[in-house]
Amino acid sequence: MSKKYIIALDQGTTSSRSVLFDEKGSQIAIEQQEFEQIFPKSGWVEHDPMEILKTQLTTFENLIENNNIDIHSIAGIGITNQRETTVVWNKKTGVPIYNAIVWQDKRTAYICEELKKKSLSHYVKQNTGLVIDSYFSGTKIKWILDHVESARVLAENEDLLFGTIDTWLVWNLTEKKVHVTDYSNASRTLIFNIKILKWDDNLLDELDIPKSMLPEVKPSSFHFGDFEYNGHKIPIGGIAGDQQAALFGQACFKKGEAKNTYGTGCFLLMNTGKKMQLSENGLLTTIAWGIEDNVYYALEGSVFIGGAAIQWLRDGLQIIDSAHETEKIAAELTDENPVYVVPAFAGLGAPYWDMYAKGAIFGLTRDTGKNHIVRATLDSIAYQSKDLILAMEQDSGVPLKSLKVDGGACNNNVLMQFQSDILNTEIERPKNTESTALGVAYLTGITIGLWKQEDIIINKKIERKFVPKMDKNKRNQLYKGWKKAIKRTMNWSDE
Ligand SMILES: Nc1ncnc2c1ncn2[C@@H]1O[C@H](COP(=O)(O)OP(=O)(O)O)[C@@H](O)[C@H]1O
Ligand SMILES: O=P(O)(O)OC[C@H](O)CO
Repeated sequence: MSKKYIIALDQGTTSSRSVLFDEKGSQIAIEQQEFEQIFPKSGWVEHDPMEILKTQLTTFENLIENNNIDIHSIAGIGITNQRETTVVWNKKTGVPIYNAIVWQDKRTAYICEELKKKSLSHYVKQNTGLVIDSYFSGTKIKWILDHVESARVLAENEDLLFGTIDTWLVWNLTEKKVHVTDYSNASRTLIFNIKILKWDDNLLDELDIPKSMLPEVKPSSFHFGDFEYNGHKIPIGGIAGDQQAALFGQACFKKGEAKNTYGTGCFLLMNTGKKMQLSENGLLTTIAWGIEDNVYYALEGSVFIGGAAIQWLRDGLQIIDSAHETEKIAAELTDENPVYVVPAFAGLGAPYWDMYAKGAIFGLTRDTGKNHIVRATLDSIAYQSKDLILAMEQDSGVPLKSLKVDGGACNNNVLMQFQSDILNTEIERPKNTESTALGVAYLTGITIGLWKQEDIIINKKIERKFVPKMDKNKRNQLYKGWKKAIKRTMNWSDE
């Protein structure tokens, strides 16, 4: 029998990747391309949807060519993506009417204030599981319709389509122009009712978004359409938002199991089973995935700036040449670094939800050097993750026994040791830290009958465990300093 492969298209915030998996679920090869981050104004973040499509297709083609893959041996492709990022395009021309507005973008804070003034916070939480914040797609769609010339007229004529990045990719990859998304992505839009699994008419009215723009919502493991490539039809068998895909790839199938992904941001998700549980501690309720007729929910804590703070050290401050260097620099300093960096460059996400916080550095003295700033920036990733885990423990009522990690920055051993120390919890790092791609590959494999959900548990291998070594007093004292620093960054901007 000829070999069968699954390819995961992983469209992230800073790069597009294509990842090749064999029939045992082992990762064979990966191709990656970064693309431009566009910052037109302070607090605005955009991507060019055409560049996203181009880099995604190029990595797919490179993967096939560089590994001499016979196109017939590709059994299916899955799509996983940066979530919330919003594209609106003209369905007649296929051209976006504006750049993609990225999840980190803060321009719609004023629309959120209007929604809050109308006392919609309770309704939003009960029906979408979210908080009113510029993070989510709904207010971004409204902004595009309100600000792009002729957008409202085009929308009234039913000429416009909205999509998160998964939707944009599928529409472009399928000859039939399939306009679709999955439950996990829809649950990040602020306009999807996660109780009844339908677009929410009340919120669409409030935001003045016509229903004709919206994609059909399907389970995450589903035959969405076919990618027509060089005359061959490859089934698109899975779609999931990248954080939910990582939860699946980490085999967090049981209620109470959680993972934290250390990418551009940090995203802690805990499976809460088929029951929708609302947070009392600033976390979000989201759809983890849909398989056949079942929908599973998760609690989520999202930190906007995680690994992105390391990129800031490299590209903004220019005090390091590469992210990897931070491990060596941090190892040479004690973890009693008195400096705190709060990277609130895009406000603060969970559990604070402050669109007006700004980044700050605290504790500088005459002997502070650039290495202290590097170490403090790395530490901030662990402190922010601790904030999320404490909120999650309060909501679930049980302490987290061990934390599963993945994403680019989890390869930093000093960061993982500090995370274990500051949490006082064991950390499990899998052999394959590309859990996002793996998760959607499995969702795809399930659709086409290549795998079962149990195979994921069997195939999972732990590469390393980190156990806490820090004493209690030091841990408490360090974390107290962090909370003080957070307090001082909150509500900084009054725009
Ligand atoms: N060794 C490292 N130490 C600290 N941060 C790292 C390291 N390697 C990568 N990163 C950070 O992790 C992020 C990349 O992780 P990745 O999972 O690829 O992100 P994304 O999917 O969000 O684009 C970057 O922001 C980078 O700065
Ligand atoms: O692209 P990532 O991996 O940083 O993920 C972004 C998240 O999906 C935003 O919610």
